[in-house]
Amino acid sequence: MARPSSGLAAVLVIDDLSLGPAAGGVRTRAYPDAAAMIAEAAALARAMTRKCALAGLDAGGAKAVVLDHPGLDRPAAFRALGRFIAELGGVFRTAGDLGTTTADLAAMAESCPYVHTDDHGLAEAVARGVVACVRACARARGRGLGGLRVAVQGCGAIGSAVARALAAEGAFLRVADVDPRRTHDVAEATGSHVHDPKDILFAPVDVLAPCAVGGVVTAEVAAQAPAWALCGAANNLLAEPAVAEALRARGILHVPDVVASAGAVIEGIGRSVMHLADREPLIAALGTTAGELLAESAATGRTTEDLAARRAVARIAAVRR
Ligand SMILES: NC(=O)c1ccc[n+]([C@@H]2O[C@H](COP(=O)([O-])OP(=O)(O)OC[C@H]3O[C@@H](n4cnc5c(N)ncnc54)[C@H](O)[C@@H]3O)[C@@H](O)[C@H]2O)c1
Repeated sequence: MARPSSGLAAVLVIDDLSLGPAAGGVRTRAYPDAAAMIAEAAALARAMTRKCALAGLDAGGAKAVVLDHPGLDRPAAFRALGRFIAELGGVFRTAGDLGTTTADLAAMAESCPYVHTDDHGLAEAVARGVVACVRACARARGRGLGGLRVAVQGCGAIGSAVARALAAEGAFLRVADVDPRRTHDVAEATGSHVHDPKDILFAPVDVLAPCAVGGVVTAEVAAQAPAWALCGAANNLLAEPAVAEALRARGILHVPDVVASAGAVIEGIGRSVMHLADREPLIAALGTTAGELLAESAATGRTTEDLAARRAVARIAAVRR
C-alpha cells in the first residue's frame, strides 16, 4: 500500500489464516527497493505462520514492512497504516518489530483496535522461551544452565532481556552490540564480558544466542563457530536454508528461531485472541518442543529446521481437513 501524502510505502503479507487471525509485527527499515520489501515481508510472514502453529496458538502468520526514508511523515504514515489494518476487521493482529517505535504503534492504535501497544513484558516472555530452549540444548548434552558459556548478539529489547534471564540462571555471558553504550549497560547489569560485535558468533562459548537481526548465521559461521548449540531469538537467523544441514552435519544443536522466539506472540495472541489467563504453560512448552526436535533430529538425521516446518504444516493441514 502507498499513501504518498504521508510518504507511507508499506507491504503487508498475510501468509495463512487456517488456525485463526494472522499475527505479525510491523518492521520499519530502509529497504533498497519494493522487491526487497516484498521478499522480507513474505519470509517473515511464513515464519510467523510456523511460529504460531508450533506454539499451539489459534493464529496464523503475517508481517507488515514499512519503508523508512527521509520523506516519511511518521505520525501521518502510521496513522494511515492503522486505518488500513482496521479496515481488515481483525484478520491481522500486530505489534512492534525492528525499527518501529512505541510512538509509531500509538499512532496506528488511534484508529485501530488490533495493534498491541503495550510492550510491557513481551521481551521478558521471549527471554523465558529462549531460556527454556537453551536449557533443552544443555540437557541434550547432560548439562544444566549453571556455568554454561553463552554469547548473546544484540543488546536491544530482546537481547538484554535474554542476557538478564540467562545470567539469573548462572550462565556465563559474552555480550555484543554495534552500539557500545547498549553493550556496556547490559554487561554491567548482568556481570557479562563485553565482546567485539564483529566476531561474537566465533566466540569460545557453548551456545550462540543471536538476538539482533536475521541472516547472521552464514555458511562460514556454521563451519567455524566453536559453539555446540545455536538458540537465538532473532527472526530468520539462517542466511540460507542450506546452513541448517551444515549445522546438523557438524553436530551443532540448533533450536529453530520459530520455536525459540515465540514468547512474545504467545503473550500477545494468548491474551488478546485466546483469552488465556496464564500463558506460561505455552512458553514452557517451547523448551519441550525444542528438546523433541533435537532428539528427533539425532534419531532421523533430518535438520531441526525441516522437522519444525513439517510439524507446523501437519498442524495446519489437520485443521483444514
Ligand atoms: N520485539 C519482539 O517482541 C520480538 C519477538 C520475537 C523476535 N524478535 C526478534 O528479535 C530481534 C531483536 O529484536 P529487538 O526488539 O530486541 O530489536 P531492538 O531494535 O530493540 O534491538 C536490536 C539490537 O541489535 C543491535 N544490532 C544490530 N545489528 C547488530 C549486529 N550485527 N551485531 C550486534 N548487534 C547488532 C542493535 O544495535 C540493537 O541494539 C529481531 O530479529 C526481532 O525480529 C523480536
